[in-house]
Amino acid sequence: MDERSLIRSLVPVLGAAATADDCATIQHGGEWLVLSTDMLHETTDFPAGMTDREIGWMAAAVTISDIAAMGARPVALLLATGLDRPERLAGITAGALECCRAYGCDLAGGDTDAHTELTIVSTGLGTALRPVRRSGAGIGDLICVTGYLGGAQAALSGYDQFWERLIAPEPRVAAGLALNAGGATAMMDVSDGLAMSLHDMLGVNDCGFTVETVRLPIPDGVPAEEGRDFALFGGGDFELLFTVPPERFPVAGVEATAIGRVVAEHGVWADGASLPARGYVHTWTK
Ligand SMILES: Nc1ncnc2c1ncn2[C@@H]1O[C@H](COP(=O)(O)OP(=O)(O)OP(=O)(O)O)[C@@H](O)[C@H]1O
Ligand SMILES: Cc1ncc(C[n+]2csc(CCOP(=O)(O)O)c2C)c(N)n1
Ligand SMILES: [Mg+2]
Ligand SMILES: [Mg+2]
Ligand SMILES: [Mg+2]
Repeated sequence: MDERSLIRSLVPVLGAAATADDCATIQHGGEWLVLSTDMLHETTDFPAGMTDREIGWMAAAVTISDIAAMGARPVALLLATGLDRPERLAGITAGALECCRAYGCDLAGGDTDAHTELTIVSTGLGTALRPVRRSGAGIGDLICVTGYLGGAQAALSGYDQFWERLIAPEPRVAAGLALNAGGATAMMDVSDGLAMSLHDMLGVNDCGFTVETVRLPIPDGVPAEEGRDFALFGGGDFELLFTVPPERFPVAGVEATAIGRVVAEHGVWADGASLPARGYVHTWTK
């Protein structure tokens, strides 16, 4: 059993909207509230060697990234922390606060208890006049990504020069806001890798996605073939994946690369071959 199939089993219970986007969306007055929650565990999410401050930054950043992915402005964050040792709270909170401040977000509360494995749940609230959803891709749109992909996986694979990229994700808040204003038709972050994210987008669109791997922005100094593998299937890059009509690209102020096209046929292809839904996914052996 894996995370994706388990989440799909919720659709008949909760409705498709509950699992369709990086954030839940609630209309409130003349705007939308967007809400996201993320759970991180020491063994699966915090590579050995991270300081408590870095752990706090990462916990805040992954949630702020989901808010950025809706083209929304982060407003407030709650941090619930299950601590294996009480003295870790100060460092974790300092790191989370540093990240929140960097993105204009209030660290407004949380919860604290004791737990065998350090576990952090960060919950964030943002606002947008109109959120950008994962659905909404139009046939003929360009498929684009901000920044570059595969850096976090490169670090996990021993390219130490990408360590910061792995442990200190920088959510693309300004880019998300600019892409919302600039006409992005669909958007999400690529936390679980590009291939998995394209399949997530496929699940909520009638069209399909075709990318050319030579166009992928890969980590500098990594051999091209390995870099493309990291970019397609590695997780932990908090860049934005979006679609946009070609006449609206590039979007002013956003560093992004066009990597493919939205097509009529339903599926995901790389260089003409079907791209597997492989990436950073939690699994259960029983
Ligand atoms: N237990 C759950 N109950 C209700 N909705 C859920 C549950 N788990 C996940 N979802 C929803 O399913 C969708 C996919 O979740 P997922 O965790 O993959 O999104 P994400 O936060 O963008 O990714 P990541 O966990 O890599 O940050 C989201 O809309 C999320 O709100
Ligand atoms: C051992 C290790 N592998 C990968 C990463 C990068 N990483 C951080 S959060 C995340 C995805 C979202 O998490 P989730 O789907 O659990 O919300 C990923 C892939 C890491 N920090 N440590
Ligand atoms: Mg996300
Ligand atoms: Mg998330
Ligand atoms: Mg998740």
